[in-house]
Amino acid sequence: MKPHAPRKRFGQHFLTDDAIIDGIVREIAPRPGDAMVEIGPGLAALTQPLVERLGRLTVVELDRDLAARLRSHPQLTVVEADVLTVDFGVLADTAGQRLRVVGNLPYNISTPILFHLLRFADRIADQHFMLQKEVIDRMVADPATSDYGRLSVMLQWRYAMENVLFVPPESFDPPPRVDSAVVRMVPREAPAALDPALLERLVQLAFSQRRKLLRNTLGRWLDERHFEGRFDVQRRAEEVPVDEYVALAQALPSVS
Ligand SMILES: C[S@@+](CC[C@H](N)C(=O)[O-])C[C@H]1O[C@@H](n2cnc3c(N)ncnc32)[C@H](O)[C@@H]1O
Repeated sequence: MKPHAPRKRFGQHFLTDDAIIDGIVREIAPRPGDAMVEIGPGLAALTQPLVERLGRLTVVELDRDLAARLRSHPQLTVVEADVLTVDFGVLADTAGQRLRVVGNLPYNISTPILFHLLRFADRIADQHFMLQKEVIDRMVADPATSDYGRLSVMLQWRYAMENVLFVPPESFDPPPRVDSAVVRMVPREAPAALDPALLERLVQLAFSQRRKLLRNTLGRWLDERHFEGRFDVQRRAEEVPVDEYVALAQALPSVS
């Protein structure tokens, strides 16, 4: 088979380090019968050891040439599509169980992929993703740190997350310009009576000018919603813990 020339526009950095591949597979801990979906299988560096353990695996690949190669593998179900258009609810219905989602994600669209999957969190058992380490630092950040922001709040309310593996650039071909890491994300039970769209709007506004006090970024918006509860707006967005944002969104009338 002709060697595949990596395509930059698809964020293609292929894993070549066997020790790292083993480490990622160990963290995922695939078991036969798991309903697993891999995003961006590429040249099958993770796909091969995963499917050996699982027996069956669904993969979502946008690159037509790579999808064609993968189709020759009888144990794979290949979905040739942009993952941002994939309905993971339908995949879960087909599997008849909650999904385990994994992937060495294309870094140029990693945040949109995380937000896309957020909608299907109740159909997902867990997620393991390779991402830029800097993005994972922001995902798992604590309040009152410079990494704490919109991404931290919007993911922490819905997932328990941990950084499980550091991955240096030389583990890939071609090497990316940044350090990478693997994050484990396990959906939490959704808090009652929470409109995610409202939480998203609130958090976006709060962090729109992170150096300003919330009085300036949120004050009028809260008044317009006739909010009369307790919420200290004499703070900066980065000082407010996730559960306070959730409680505030729960106390407001829904936007939909
Ligand atoms: C960083 S590479 C990882 C490849 C392989 N899993 C590995 O670890 O060596 C990202 C993969 O995602 C694929 N990809 C890029 N954009 C995509 C999208 N929107 N939907 C699905 N797959 C995509 C790329 O073609 C590539 O195979």
